[in-house]
Amino acid sequence: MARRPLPRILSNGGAQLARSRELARTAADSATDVLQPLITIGRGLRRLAAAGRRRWTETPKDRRGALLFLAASVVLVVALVPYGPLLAVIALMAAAAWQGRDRTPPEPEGPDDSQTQRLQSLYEALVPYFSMAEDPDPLYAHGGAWEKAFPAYEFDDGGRFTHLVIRYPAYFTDGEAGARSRIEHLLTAKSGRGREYHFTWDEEANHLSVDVLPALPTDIAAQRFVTAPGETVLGFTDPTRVQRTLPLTHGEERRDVPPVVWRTGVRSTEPHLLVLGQPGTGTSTLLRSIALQALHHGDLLIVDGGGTGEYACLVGRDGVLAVESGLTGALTSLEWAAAETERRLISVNRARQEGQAPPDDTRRPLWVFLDRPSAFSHLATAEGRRDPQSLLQVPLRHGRAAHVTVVVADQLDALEGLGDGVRQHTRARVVLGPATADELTAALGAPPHTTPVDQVPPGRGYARLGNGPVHRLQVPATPDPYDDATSDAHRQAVLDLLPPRTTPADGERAPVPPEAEAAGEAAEPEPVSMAKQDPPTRSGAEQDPPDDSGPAAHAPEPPAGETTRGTGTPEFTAVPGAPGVPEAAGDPAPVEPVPVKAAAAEGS
Ligand SMILES: Nc1ncnc2c1ncn2[C@@H]1O[C@H](COP(=O)(O)OP(=O)(O)OP(=O)(O)O)[C@@H](O)[C@H]1O
Repeated sequence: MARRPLPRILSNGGAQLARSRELARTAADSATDVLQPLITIGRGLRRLAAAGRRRWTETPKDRRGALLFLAASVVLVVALVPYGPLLAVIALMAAAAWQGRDRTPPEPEGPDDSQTQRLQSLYEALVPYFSMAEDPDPLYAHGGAWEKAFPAYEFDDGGRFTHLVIRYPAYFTDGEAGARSRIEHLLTAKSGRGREYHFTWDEEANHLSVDVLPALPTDIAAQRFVTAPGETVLGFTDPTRVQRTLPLTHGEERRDVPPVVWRTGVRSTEPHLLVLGQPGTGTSTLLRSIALQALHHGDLLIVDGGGTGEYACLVGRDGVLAVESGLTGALTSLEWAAAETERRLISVNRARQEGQAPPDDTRRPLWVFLDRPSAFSHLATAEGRRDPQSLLQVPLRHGRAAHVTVVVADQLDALEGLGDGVRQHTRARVVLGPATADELTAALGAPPHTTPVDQVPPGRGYARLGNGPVHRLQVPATPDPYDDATSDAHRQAVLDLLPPRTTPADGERAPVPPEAEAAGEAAEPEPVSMAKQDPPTRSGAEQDPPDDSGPAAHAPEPPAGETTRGTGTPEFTAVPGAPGVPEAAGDPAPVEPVPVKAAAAEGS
């Protein structure tokens, strides 16, 4: 990931501060070197003075007079002897220098007994992998010396190594993934599970470096990240793989942390995201974090198959078009999203043909969040209705050109069950929670360069953007503010990021799907597209107490459906007969295919 400059106010201030700090540190180091003898003598004088004071206090009071007399006599003799004062000063300085010398015992060279034992056993374990019967001078042999094989090592206080360089023979097949992973697996098992190791294979030098990775910070709360429009922070990672850092606030403290930034929009090569993870690993939290960032520049539509009301805090907020948790609402909303994508494409294409800039109503990003689509698929099959995933085809295929971004989250084992469209077009991938190397490879398309661990905190996982490297990832804590278990600080952090609630405008109503429009069912005579119609009823906002702001003027409005209020129970049902809302729970008619012109616009 290329280094991107921070806003000048932050980057200049930070760089200047760092330069001054570096300068001060260098000056202090040089001064310490030059003044070292003086420092030693000063320390010695202090120690001599302390010894003198101790001697004085230990002397019984009746003998202090004699001691004083003895000291005065010595001073007198020194004063009278030729060169006496000079010799006395030299003797005092010599005594002070001797007393002031650094007495910390030198670090023991080499490993201690237990460390030697560890290295020897690791060496023995590697013998079968790194030796060959025909090798006349084997580097690895049973009972051999580990010193030549491990040129560098570091241990932690617990006696486990934190850094190890391993030499291996040139004939070891380090180019084969299988051979590498066998060694990595062995080293992980022998060096202590529960830690995450990073392996660097230097094929030219026949060296393998093993480093223990420190845990990623789990205390970063949701906040306004310093990013450009179109950039979304998925989480935070190791400094080794990312050159950019983000300035973050952590209570009073400010620190710079390397982020995993996902770019969306027209120029993005991975315009849609798929998040996978076992239950409870933080997939909904990541979606909430992305949604809060997306709301700064766009509108969003949330379809929650989990039905646990985890997006209730977003209901009725400015820019949130709908939060749907029922199948009917999901189908209607996604149908609207598909039609809106088409409308934007047609509009953009028409403007291009006329040599105009794309119209404003096609430029505001639209985000479609679909949490647990597999739950809806199951329900739809049981009810004989259309799978909501099929409605994502148009936004996924053509969303990039239309500023429509799709984010899908599901459980790790549901990957195979996801539709082809979702799997093909979500080139940004995140896997959260424990996962085997094979599962990670299947989900991300490449294995991570570290060893996955069994126990990870919520929000920990891996991310891969397109064909880029696999990053370790820690999602910022963005909990549901309505959850009782949420801490006050985290709740407040999320509440601070939420836009104000909006009040639905008078006369709002559900939009008209294209097929209904074609059949002349629409109340409006000429609804070109949903965004061009009168705004429909804003789901959820209906029930929210009118708060502090007016209706969103910019946003196209999706249809009303079944909308959660945090309980997972559908509370509102679209008014039967309202345009765009099926009369019964029947399967909505399919979305019309994208016109050829519109499809062409995507490629341009
Ligand atoms: N990045 C994070 N930092 C701190 N806590 C987190 C993080 N992500 C998730 N959690 C906590 O873990 C718990 C589960 O999170 P979440 O509901 O997002 O998981 P999930 O994968 O969506 O699970 P489910 O599918 O069962 O809803 C919550 O209590 C949440 O606060």
